[in-house]
Amino acid sequence: MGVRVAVAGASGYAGGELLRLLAAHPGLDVVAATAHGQAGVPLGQVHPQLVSYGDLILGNTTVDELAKAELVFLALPHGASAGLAAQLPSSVKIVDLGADFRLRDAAAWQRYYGGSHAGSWTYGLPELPGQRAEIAAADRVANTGCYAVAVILALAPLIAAGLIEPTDVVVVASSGTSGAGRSAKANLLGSEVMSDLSAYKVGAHQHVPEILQATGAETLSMTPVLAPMPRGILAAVTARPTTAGVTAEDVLAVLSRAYADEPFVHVLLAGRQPHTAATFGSNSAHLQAAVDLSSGRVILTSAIDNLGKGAAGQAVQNANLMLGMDETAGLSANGVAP
Ligand SMILES: NC(=O)C1=CN([C@@H]2O[C@H](COP(=O)(O)OP(=O)(O)OC[C@H]3O[C@@H](n4cnc5c(N)ncnc54)[C@H](OP(=O)(O)O)[C@@H]3O)[C@@H](O)[C@H]2O)C=CC1
Ligand SMILES: CC(=O)N[C@@H](CCC(=O)OP(=O)(O)O)C(=O)O
Repeated sequence: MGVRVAVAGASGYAGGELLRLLAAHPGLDVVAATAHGQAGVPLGQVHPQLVSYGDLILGNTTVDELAKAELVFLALPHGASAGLAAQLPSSVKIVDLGADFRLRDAAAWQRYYGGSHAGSWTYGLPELPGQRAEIAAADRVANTGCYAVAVILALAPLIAAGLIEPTDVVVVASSGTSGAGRSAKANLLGSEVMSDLSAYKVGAHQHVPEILQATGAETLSMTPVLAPMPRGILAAVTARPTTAGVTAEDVLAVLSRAYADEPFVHVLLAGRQPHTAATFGSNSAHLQAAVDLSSGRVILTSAIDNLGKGAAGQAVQNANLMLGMDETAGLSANGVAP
């Protein structure tokens, strides 16, 4: 018997991907999978791809059900985690995939999410300097936002190295439709989106304060784009270098040094661009850098699977650290293609 874990929000996209990863995890056993409106429904009806769970019925998201576990993954809508987390015994470790505990700045929380700020937990991005040890020592971890992880991995080492101006960062990033969650309105997931690209939450995306907090950037302009694909995020991050003459090789040297020992962050060879499709089903991030011939701006490109490194994969990586297990257990750096 491995460590007992529970997934709340198991009927959703992030919860389903968690169950898929946990089914193959050598040290974790799923003892509860819960839902809200779909409690009582067979898992196989909601996630027909998850055959290894047999005729498991989705439970109710209650404290009693979740407290059967030693570690609980909360994959719930924003605002639903805080109340539940407050009632779970302190002996139960928690990884929250939602945003309730990501931000330290209460005013920023209110500005971008509305409602009252529940507090902040250890931020769940092990690749940030010093963060791996903090996660390993924590009982409560706030998983990253999906766009946020793609942008932070590209940006943080360059700001730390003083290579780019923290006041002039611009992000244009595309996401697959699963990023919006399964309960998003039907036309978001239907034929309308399949022949379309459109920007949304323009100038007001909730991951901006999270990126500022994690990277030390002071301001950031972000334009998210909904892309006609089920999974994946491709972020293009541009920034002004602090000195003239910064080359792509300088930028790549900083990124390569930062991620030399990281199993899930891959700085691509020169000339290769990140592809979202290459990250599907993996816990990997693919990074590339260039310097714009015209403006001299640094251009970083970053691809992840929003349900992998952007959500469920990241959550399993954090849980592995919190439980003292091999950080890579149950996770693959390789994607599924085509
Ligand atoms: N999708 C993604 O790529 C990413 C998602 N996240 C975060 O993960 C969380 C889950 O996202 P996602 O899986 O996409 O969302 P979905 O809409 O696909 O799933 C939401 C889940 O929460 C349950 N639920 C809905 N309302 C309540 C409630 N009031 N109380 C308890 N459970 C409830 C639903 O149950 P039922 O179906 O039974 O109603 C369902 O299981 C969100 O916080 C999201 O921001 C983070 C990074 C990436
Ligand atoms: C396509 C799409 O709508 N994506 C969502 C990403 C949500 C997410 O995964 O991040 P959170 O955990 O912060 O909600 C959005 O842009 O709000």
